[in-house]
Amino acid sequence: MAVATSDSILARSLITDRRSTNFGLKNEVCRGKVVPCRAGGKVKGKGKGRVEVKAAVQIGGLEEVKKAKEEMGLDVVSEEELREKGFLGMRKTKLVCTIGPACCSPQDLEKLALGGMNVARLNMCHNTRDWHRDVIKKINQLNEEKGFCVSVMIDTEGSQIHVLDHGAPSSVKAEEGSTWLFTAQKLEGSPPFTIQANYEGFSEGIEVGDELVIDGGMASFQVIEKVGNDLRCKCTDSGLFLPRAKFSFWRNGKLVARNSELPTLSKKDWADIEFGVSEGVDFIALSFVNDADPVRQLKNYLYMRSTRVLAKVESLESLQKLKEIVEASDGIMVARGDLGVEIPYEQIPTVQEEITRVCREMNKPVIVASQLLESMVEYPTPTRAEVADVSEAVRQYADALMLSGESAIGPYGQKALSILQMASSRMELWSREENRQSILHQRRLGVSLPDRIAEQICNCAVEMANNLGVDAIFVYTKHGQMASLLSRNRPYPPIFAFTSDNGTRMALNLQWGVIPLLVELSDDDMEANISTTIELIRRKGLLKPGDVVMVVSDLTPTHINSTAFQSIQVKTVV
Ligand SMILES: Nc1ncnc2c1ncn2[C@@H]1O[C@H](COP(=O)(O)OP(=O)(O)O)[C@@H](O)[C@H]1O
Ligand SMILES: C=C(OP(=O)(O)O)C(=O)O
Ligand SMILES: [K+]
Ligand SMILES: [Mg+2]
Repeated sequence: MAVATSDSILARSLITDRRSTNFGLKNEVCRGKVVPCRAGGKVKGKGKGRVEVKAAVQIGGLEEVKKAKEEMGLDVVSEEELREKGFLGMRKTKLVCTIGPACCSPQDLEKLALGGMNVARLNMCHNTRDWHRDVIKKINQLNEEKGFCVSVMIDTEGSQIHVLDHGAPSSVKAEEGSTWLFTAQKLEGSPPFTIQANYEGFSEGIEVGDELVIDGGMASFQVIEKVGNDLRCKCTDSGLFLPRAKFSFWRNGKLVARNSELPTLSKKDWADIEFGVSEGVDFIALSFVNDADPVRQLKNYLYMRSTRVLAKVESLESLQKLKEIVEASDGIMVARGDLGVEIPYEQIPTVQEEITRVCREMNKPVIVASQLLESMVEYPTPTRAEVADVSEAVRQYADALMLSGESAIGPYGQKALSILQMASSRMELWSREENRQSILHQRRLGVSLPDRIAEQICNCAVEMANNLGVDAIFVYTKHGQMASLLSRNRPYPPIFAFTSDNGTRMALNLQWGVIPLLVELSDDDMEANISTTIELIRRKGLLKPGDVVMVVSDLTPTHINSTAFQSIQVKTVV
């Protein structure tokens, strides 16, 4: 163990602490001996006792960082937030906005970006590919020309049994006691009391007496007769058929498991995926994933690309196979809209809490989606219950929150975004004051020694960063793994993740507390990387003398003579 210190007490205390990990480890393991290394200044110590750790920020004699790269480094929104609120005031919870007709102009997109949108979501259920292409182009322009860092996600249509949208009146009312025919046969016009389903096999396995529920409770029917594949049903609870209304069937109070015969990835979905890949999108969210197979299939298809695959949990089957799905994917969306159709909606709160916990433990980002501020599709203020729902997702440490119709079609999208922003900052502050981070349980993830070292370094670094009250954590990452392992511990200070891979940068946009920066990094000179990046932030006037930065690095050797370098260093800016 090598320790950078001017205080031998620290070094000795590390020797006596058998649990201490690779602290400043430079591939030299020295048991029971203190081997002095570099010299240095002082770091103010807050938290548990004062420690003096080497401050080795060398500002002079650095290579000039290219102007263009410097500007690319930190996005304009994070920079502004940092100037205004300081390191600790930076928002940790990420925000996803669904883009639709109400917010697709360059001006509206820019306002959303300024308002803190980290990821723009395009729902391939709606609109044309040309429309989506145009939105992607505008977002790329904002990133390139105005210094934003907004990632793009496409969300597949997936396969689901729903009412066919034949352009007739947007909603039809069903009165209690009325009788309706549900059919998959092609209809001429819109015959009264007849509803067309999109899928021939919609009534397979359904029996007389079963209950047919529309949109998770909007209206209910009882099956009174089966005529071939058609179902004659009596309305038992009146309500509306909205466009593309969804079906679920119930027997003796239990959901009749279905949908599984439909492919998760339809022909249209593959075409949309191909479109997304050719447009260079950062995330593909897969609708109606029932097991890990389609996720693996898509990941194989994307082999060697940086596009990340998110699985949407929105069916009963996906809950039964949650762990294998989380394991196979790069992240999860708790798609509460359809989930509330497929399971009784009173189960959503506990299921959401469970999914967010599993994802954090398995180190996968998780988005909580749908109806967060639903009333704002129409009204300029949220209900207090909606604000409480948003805050609850933040308290559960979800990585990201998502707007759907609130931004896509609502007139108050920017305001809805600012409410997510304020509510999450508020709850993050409360969680910090209540020290809630300390009760997070961290399951062991890594199997191989290098993986376990990385994991332990990140766990310990966060504990230390919190105890010392450092201002920021700096991490250097190729594929985002170290940044993600730090984020998993939900630290108090923000994590500045430096990467030279743009795909990694855009993917890290979804992770709790991570500010991804694109910079050129050396493969084998970590000290140069550290001083270059500290200088980059300092030169922007964002780091002041006396600020304390924790630097976490994990450099894998690129050639035979270079050594692996894993370390936690605490540096005071001089
Ligand atoms: N690209 C788009 N073009 C037109 N309308 C859209 C688009 N994206 C979303 N919308 C509208 O916003 C609503 C909410 O979006 P979302 O939750 O993604 O879809 P859905 O309601 O189909 O699950 C949709 O019902 C649709 O009316
Ligand atoms: C996000 C969801 O999916 P979509 O909007 O595509 O139906 C959902 O069902 O909550
Ligand atoms: K979708
Ligand atoms: Mg859905």
